Formats: sequence, structure tokens, C-alpha cells
Amino acid sequence: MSSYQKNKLRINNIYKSFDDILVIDNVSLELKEKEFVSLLGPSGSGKSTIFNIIAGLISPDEGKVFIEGKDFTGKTGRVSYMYQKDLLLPWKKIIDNVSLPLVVKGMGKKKARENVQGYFNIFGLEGFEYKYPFQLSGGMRQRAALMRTYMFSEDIILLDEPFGGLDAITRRKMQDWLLEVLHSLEASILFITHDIDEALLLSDRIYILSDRPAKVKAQIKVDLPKPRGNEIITTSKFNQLKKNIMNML
Ligand SMILES: Nc1ncnc2c1ncn2[C@@H]1O[C@H](COP(=O)(O)OP(=O)(O)OP(=O)(O)O)[C@@H](O)[C@H]1O
Repeated sequence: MSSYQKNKLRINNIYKSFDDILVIDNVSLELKEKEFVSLLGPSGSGKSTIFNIIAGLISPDEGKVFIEGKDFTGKTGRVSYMYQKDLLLPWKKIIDNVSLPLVVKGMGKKKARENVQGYFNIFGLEGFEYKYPFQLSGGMRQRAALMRTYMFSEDIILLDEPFGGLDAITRRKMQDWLLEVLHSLEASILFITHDIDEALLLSDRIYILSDRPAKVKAQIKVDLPKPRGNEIITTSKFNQLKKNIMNML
């Protein structure tokens, strides 16, 4: 990624404790325009807490969140955020689930439906607009949840382990799909994962986090060619990067 890219998001020297237990220990990171950056670290290290701080849902004890240079510490509504278990509402049709962000922002239901219609093709859900969540496969439900997140229309998207609950085969398909769809979505993405392959396949850069309390152990630039396909996983460059990361974790 080139250096002329604008900085979208930066968090500086964040600290957070819960009940006197330090969870985030001086974490700083940044995300540039249209960059895909992963946070890779062990379970329970504090990754979701970092996202909650970026989204303004919780305030850090120390440190600041800047979005496009403006102080957004403790302020919500500026980023699109998909939680680890961001479920669709079972009683609403897919089209109404995904247009929910627009309705929340005050748009009428009919207009909101019209607005989201054009995205069903991109998200691989054409023909399923008027189905209910239970009528979709796990991968399709996950794409619908991603589509809903995208409909918040913010240019910064936080994805907390979006493929965590899927079986290995569906997960690989979803990664391929996300790589394709990223070309048409002009977003800057922060992505949480425990999966080294997934981080390497998708990211421009990876922050390696430590066990609790979370610290940034290292930052890795993933200089693998793009667009990336499945075959990249067997290249020596990919395996070298993977080995480096495994040694750090
Ligand atoms: N509101 C809270 N009150 C008390 N403790 C909390 C709170 N939120 C998080 N924690 C604790 O902070 C630590 C980090 O949690 P967090 O969910 O951020 O980790 P994580 O890296 O996202 O984990 P995972 O990948 O398993 O979801 C955990 O030990 C958790 O128990």
C-alpha cells in the first residue's frame, strides 16, 4: 500500500481496565483509506474491547480515538460495526433486516427497501429478498449480516470475526467472496480474527496482539500480490509469512 493514502482512523496509547484488571495496555494503531487491516491475537486478549472503544461504545481509561483527524473518543455513530454474534432478526424478511440501518436513520420502509435492492446481487443474495433468515444457509445469513453492516454506509467498517461460526469449507468460500466484493466496496476495514491464514489472505497489514493485557507485539505488511485467490495459500511467500507470525504468537 502506498504512503499517499489518507489516514482514516488512528487510536493513540489506549489503556483500559475492567475491575482493576488491565485489558488494553498502551495500544496504538491506524487504518488508512481503503486499507484492510487485521487484528490477530489469542482469545480473550481484548480485541473486541478495542473495537468497542473505536466504535465509541466504551470509553478508554487513557488514550484517544481519531477519525480523519477528529477526536471521536467515546462517540458513537461514525463507523459501521459488525459484532461477533450479530444476528439477523428472525421475524423480519432479509430485505427488512438489511435495510434496518436506513430505517433507524429515519428512512421510510419502502424507500429503504428500494435503496438496498441493488446490493443483493453484490452480496450474493439475489432472489432471497423476501425470505426469512431461517430459510438461508449459514454462509448466506453471514453475507446478509455483512450487507446490513455495509448499509450503515460508513466508510470505516469494523468486522469482529465475521466468519467465526462457519464450518471450514463455507468459511473459505466466504473469504473468497469477500476478496471479490472488496473491489466494489470502497471501504476501509478493520478485521478481527484468530485465523492466521484468513488474516494473510485478506489483509494489507496485520497487527499481532499479545495475550491479555493486549499490546501490539508486531505489525506485518502483507506484500502478497493482489487480487489473491485460494492458490496463494500454497506459495512459499505465504508460508514464510505464516511461519514468521507463528513464531510471534
Ligand atoms: N464489560 C466488561 N467487564 C468486565 N470484563 C470485561 C468486560 N469486557 C471485557 N472484559 C474482559 O476483558 C478481556 C478481553 O475481552 P475481549 O472480549 O475484548 O477479548 P477478545 O480478544 O475479543 O476475545 P475473543 O476473541 O475471545 O472474543 C476478557 O478477559 C473479558 O473477560
